[in-house]
Amino acid sequence: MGSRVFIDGAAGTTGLEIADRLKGRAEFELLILDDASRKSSGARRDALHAADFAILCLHDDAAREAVDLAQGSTVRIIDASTAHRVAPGWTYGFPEVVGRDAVASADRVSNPGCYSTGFIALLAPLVRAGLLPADWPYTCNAVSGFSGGGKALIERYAADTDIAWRGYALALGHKHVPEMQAQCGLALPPLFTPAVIPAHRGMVVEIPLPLMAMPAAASPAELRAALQAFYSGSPVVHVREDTPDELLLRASMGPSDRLDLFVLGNADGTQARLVAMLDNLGKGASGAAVQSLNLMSGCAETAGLVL
Ligand SMILES: NC(=O)C1=CN([C@@H]2O[C@H](COP(=O)(O)OP(=O)(O)OC[C@H]3O[C@@H](n4cnc5c(N)ncnc54)[C@H](OP(=O)(O)O)[C@@H]3O)[C@@H](O)[C@H]2O)C=CC1
Ligand SMILES: CC(=O)N[C@@H](CCC(=O)OP(=O)(O)O)C(=O)O
Repeated sequence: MGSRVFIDGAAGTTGLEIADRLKGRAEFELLILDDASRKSSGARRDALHAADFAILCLHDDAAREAVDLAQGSTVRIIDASTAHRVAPGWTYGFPEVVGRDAVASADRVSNPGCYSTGFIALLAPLVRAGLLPADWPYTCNAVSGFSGGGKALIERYAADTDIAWRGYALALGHKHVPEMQAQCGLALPPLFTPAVIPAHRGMVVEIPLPLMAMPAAASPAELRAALQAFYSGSPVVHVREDTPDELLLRASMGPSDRLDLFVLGNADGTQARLVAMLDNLGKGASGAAVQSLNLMSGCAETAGLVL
């Protein structure tokens, strides 16, 4: 029999996509509560204590409750919520950035936020290598498909098909900022401006770089080469060599666990745009959780992923 995996919140947007990626895999036996018991603390406690792994696909309060309910068990937890992203004792579930061994051996893994995945993938290796300053006030502009807001935002977009663009987090306090700052080792919190577009899934995360004004900044070509070396051989993260005239996000895109990174520079190398494209429900959520589960359970890292 395979490892028992409890998906807490299996009826939600992230939970359903994780179940899709795990179904048919002989290495795992899925524990999923039925509709009548899926919110019962007693049933969830029993499942957490019976499982080898639990993936929490819940809002923050319910995720914290699940961690409390798991006390005294041996279950190893992957939390997709924001609740433990910068919490002591939790490993940040971004194996390419924190190291595969760190994730593989962890008992408490916090799945990265979707926007944070793009931001950290672009910036953390470059700041770490000293090619971009840690004490710069970075900005980050991003758009997400509406599934990023879970069932509530999906229902809102179904009811109102006239929304062409929805800016939010207008008070600049988005919940992903602390993990972005922590994982990139930044002295200052980035100024983050997310928005939602009328597409079910898909995400673009961009960091504009005024290189001419930045102390000790490398050229766009050096930045691209450094990212290519850092992610060399990764089946998930692809640093693109091409510098296209346009980048398109298709409203019809299907599930994908890939992450594509671009370094776009002007002719004299004094300005650059770092751009990440991903599926908020893929490498931004469910694909990342399955990748960490694979590592923690000793399976091939990309088994079940859509690449
Ligand atoms: N959607 C995305 O792109 C991403 C989501 N995440 C994170 O993943 C987590 C889940 O998000 P998402 O799937 O979008 O949200 P959804 O709202 O789609 O799903 C949440 C699920 O949790 C259920 N639920 C609520 N309260 C409880 C409870 N006390 N016990 C058990 N189940 C409960 C809900 O049931 P009901 O609807 O019946 O109340 C729902 O099925 C969140 O923390 C989110 O921030 C992370 C990255 C990306
Ligand atoms: C479009 C949209 O609303 N997106 C969500 C983030 C989705 C995500 O990454 O969720 P967690 O960080 O909670 O895991 C938001 O901005 O709050």
